[in-house]
Amino acid sequence: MSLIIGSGIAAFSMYAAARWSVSINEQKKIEEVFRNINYKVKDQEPRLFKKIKKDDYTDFIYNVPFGLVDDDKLQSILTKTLNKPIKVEFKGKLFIRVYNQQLQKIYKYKDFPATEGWTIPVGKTQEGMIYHDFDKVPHITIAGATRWGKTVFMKMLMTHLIENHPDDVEFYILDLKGGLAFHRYSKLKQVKGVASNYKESAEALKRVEKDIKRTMKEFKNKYYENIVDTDVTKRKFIIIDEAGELVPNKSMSEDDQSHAKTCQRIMSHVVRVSGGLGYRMIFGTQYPTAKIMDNQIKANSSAKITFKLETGVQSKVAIDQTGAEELQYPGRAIYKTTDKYIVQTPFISNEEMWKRLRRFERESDKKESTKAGEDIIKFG
Ligand SMILES: Nc1ncnc2c1ncn2[C@@H]1O[C@H](COP(=O)(O)OP(=O)(O)OP(=O)(O)O)[C@@H](O)[C@H]1O
Repeated sequence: MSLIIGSGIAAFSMYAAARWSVSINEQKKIEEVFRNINYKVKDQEPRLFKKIKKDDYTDFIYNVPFGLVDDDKLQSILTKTLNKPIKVEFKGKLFIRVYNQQLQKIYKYKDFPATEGWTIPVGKTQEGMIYHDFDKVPHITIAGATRWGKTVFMKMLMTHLIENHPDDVEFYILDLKGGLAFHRYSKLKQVKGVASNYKESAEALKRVEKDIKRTMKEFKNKYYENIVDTDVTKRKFIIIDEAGELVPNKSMSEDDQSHAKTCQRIMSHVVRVSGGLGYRMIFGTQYPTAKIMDNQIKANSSAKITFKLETGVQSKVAIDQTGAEELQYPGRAIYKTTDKYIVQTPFISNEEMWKRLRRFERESDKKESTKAGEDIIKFG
C-alpha cells in the first residue's frame, strides 16, 4: 500500500516538476522577447509580479514601467515564439496567459446548446463557449478573406435564430455573390426575400426602410423607446453578403450605380436608427476598406467577427488592430466587442442546415406545378 502511495507521490512530483520547468522555460522566453523587441522604457524592463498556474493555462503577470502600455506585436510574437495559444491583456499590469492546448480546428454546430433570448453561439474559446446577444449589440460586422468562413458563419447564425425563434425572426438577405449561397433559403417562411442583384437589393432595402418608418410610428404611439423593454417578440435581420459590391463604381451601369447608392444610404440609416426598433444588421465583407466599412457602419456595429484577412492594414480597418492576418484555420476568428476573443466558430454543412430548416419551407414552395399541370415536390 505504502509502495503504491509512494509511487503515486513520485509520479505526481515528476509531473509537477515537468510542468514547473516548462513554465520557467516559458518565462525565460517571454523575457527574452521583451529584450529582443525592446519592450522597455530606457533600461527599465517589465518585472514578473506573479505567476499563476492552472490546469489549462499559466498566467504571467508583469509590472511594467510607467509609460509602457499594450503593444499589438506582443501577442503575435509570443504566440509564434512559444508555439502556444496566448492572450495578452493590459490592465494596469501586463497579463500574459499561456494556454497548454491548441483549439481544435472544428467544432460542430450540433454540439452548441440552444440558447436563451436573441443570442447565437460565436464559437469556442480556450475558456469555453462564447455567445453574442443581439438584444445587447444589435449590429455586427463579419469580415474575412474569401474561403475562411464568413458564409458558413452567416448560415449558422440563421439556422440558430430560426430554430430558436421560428415564429418571431425575419430575414432580408442581400446575396450579392449572385444569390448562390442563400437562394435555397428563400423558401423558408422566415425569409422575406433574397436579393441577388443591385436592383433587387435596392428594392429589398426600400421595403426595410418603409417597415422601419411604420415601426417607428407604432413605437411613438405606444411610447416605446427600445424593443428590449417591450413585449414585442419579433426581430428582423438584414444580412449583407458581400457589402463590397454595394460601393458604386464606374464599371457599373448608371442604373446599378444609382441602386448601389440607395443601398448605401439605407444601410447607413438602418444602423443609425433601427437597433432599438428591433432591426439587426449583419454586414459581411471580404474587403474591409474605409470606403466599404464606412464610419457609420463601424461606429454602430460594436461587435465585430473577423476571419483571416490578407493584411494587417485590413485588420486595422476591421477591428482597429492587427491580428486577423495571423489567423491560421478556416472558421478561426477574432470576436471583438469591448473585449477580444480568439474563437473557433461553429461549423454547419449545407446539408445539415437544410435538414434542420426544411420543415419551415412555405407550403406554396413545397409543391411546384409542372407545365403538364401535375404537382411535384421540390427537393432542396
Ligand atoms: N467554422 C468552421 N470550422 C471549420 N471549417 C470551416 C468553418 N467555416 C468554414 N470552414 C471551411 O472553410 C470553407 C469556406 O467557408 P465559407 O464558404 O464560409 O467562406 P467565405 O469566406 O464565405 O468564402 P466566400 O467569400 O468565397 O464565399 C468551408 O467550405 C469549410 O470547409
